[in-house]
Amino acid sequence: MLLMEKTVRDLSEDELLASFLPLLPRGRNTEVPTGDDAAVIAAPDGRYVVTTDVLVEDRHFRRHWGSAEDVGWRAAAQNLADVAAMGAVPTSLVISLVLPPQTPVAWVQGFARGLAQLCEPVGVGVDGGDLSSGAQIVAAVTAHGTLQGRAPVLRSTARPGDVLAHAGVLGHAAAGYALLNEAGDTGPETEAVLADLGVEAATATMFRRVFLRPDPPLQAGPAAAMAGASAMMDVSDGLLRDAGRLARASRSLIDLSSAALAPAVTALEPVSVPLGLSALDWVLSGGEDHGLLATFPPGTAVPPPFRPLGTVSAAGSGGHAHGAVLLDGTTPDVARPGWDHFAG
Ligand SMILES: Nc1ncnc2c1ncn2[C@@H]1O[C@H](COP(=O)(O)OP(=O)(O)O)[C@@H](O)[C@H]1O
Ligand SMILES: Cc1ncc(C[n+]2csc(CCOP(=O)(O)OP(=O)(O)O)c2C)c(N)n1
Ligand SMILES: [Mg+2]
Ligand SMILES: [Mg+2]
Ligand SMILES: [Mg+2]
Repeated sequence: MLLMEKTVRDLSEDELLASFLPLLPRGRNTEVPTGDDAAVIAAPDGRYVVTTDVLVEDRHFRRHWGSAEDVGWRAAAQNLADVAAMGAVPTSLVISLVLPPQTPVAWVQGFARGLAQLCEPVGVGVDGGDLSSGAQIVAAVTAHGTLQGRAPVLRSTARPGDVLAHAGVLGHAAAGYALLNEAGDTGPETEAVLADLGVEAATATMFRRVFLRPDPPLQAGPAAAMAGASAMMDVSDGLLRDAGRLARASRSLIDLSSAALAPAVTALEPVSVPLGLSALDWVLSGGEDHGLLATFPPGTAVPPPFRPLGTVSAAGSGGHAHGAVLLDGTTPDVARPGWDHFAG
């Protein structure tokens, strides 16, 4: 079938982007165009980063799974993570809200409080936005950040021999999502299902909270840049999917170490074992933790809280093309490598 005869559901996100990114206009001040976690724009006094991510009801969140404060927090977190992933410090948000006419005003106020709970402690303002009515709640957030005079850390500049490291949690949001699907958020029914499964209530609360309120290690982004990180991105769609994007952009491949992932797997077992699901799948393919994945040239001291997870190698090694992500040298056996809005 010809591309022009297809609909977006026939393509992956990456294929869809490739179909129209070359058609977009490029500004005179664009230093790093679309394709990374954030764009980098030249300004008379330096350069800044700008990025946007949208949250759609029933696609990214369900109203009955958490509070409006949780959705506001998440809307900010997802965007501030992209700013940090460039090595930048977030400064300002603008937010467009689409609200069904029957949305309680109290929900909108809760959303605003949730934004403030994450943004105020890190000095980020919500400095504008837009309103519309529509069929579902949609929050479209644009985040700005400053590089403080540093060069941005791109996805495309990892080199063979670099150490791959990660800051934040892996698979926790996926475990929280599985628990919400299985048992809901609160109430006697949730407690009964958890008791039946044999999942501790406090454990369930902890993982659900990471899904509802991801807490990206924002300071780790600039810290990685200052420590000499060669490439960086946040993990929104799953480790395999996003590491694959970094590897492809850098025309190299990534080899993850199962020994380095073992503590992350063990941490999820109090949920994965009762649910009969794979903790390793959550670590490899679960998205929405919004930790930072960075590469460091050999000999660089990996700055905490980053922990080494693997290495970058040259495309072609072991017969694998660039963009491949391996586990202990072989292709990992997972149902799907991560989230894609169109290709399931
Ligand atoms: N509608 C669009 N127009 C232009 N660029 C886009 C569009 N959607 C996504 N992109 C770009 O494609 C890249 C990948 O997007 P995405 O996977 O959403 O990144 P992230 O996970 O960091 O938010 C980003 O650089 C983003 O800016
Ligand atoms: C109701 C619901 N279903 C499914 C998910 C799982 N999910 C939705 S989007 C997504 C990936 C991350 O979101 P995306 O919009 O791709 O953010 P980006 O990669 O652009 O940062 C995941 C794992 C969810 N959060 N909520
Ligand atoms: Mg990102
Ligand atoms: Mg995005
Ligand atoms: Mg995504």
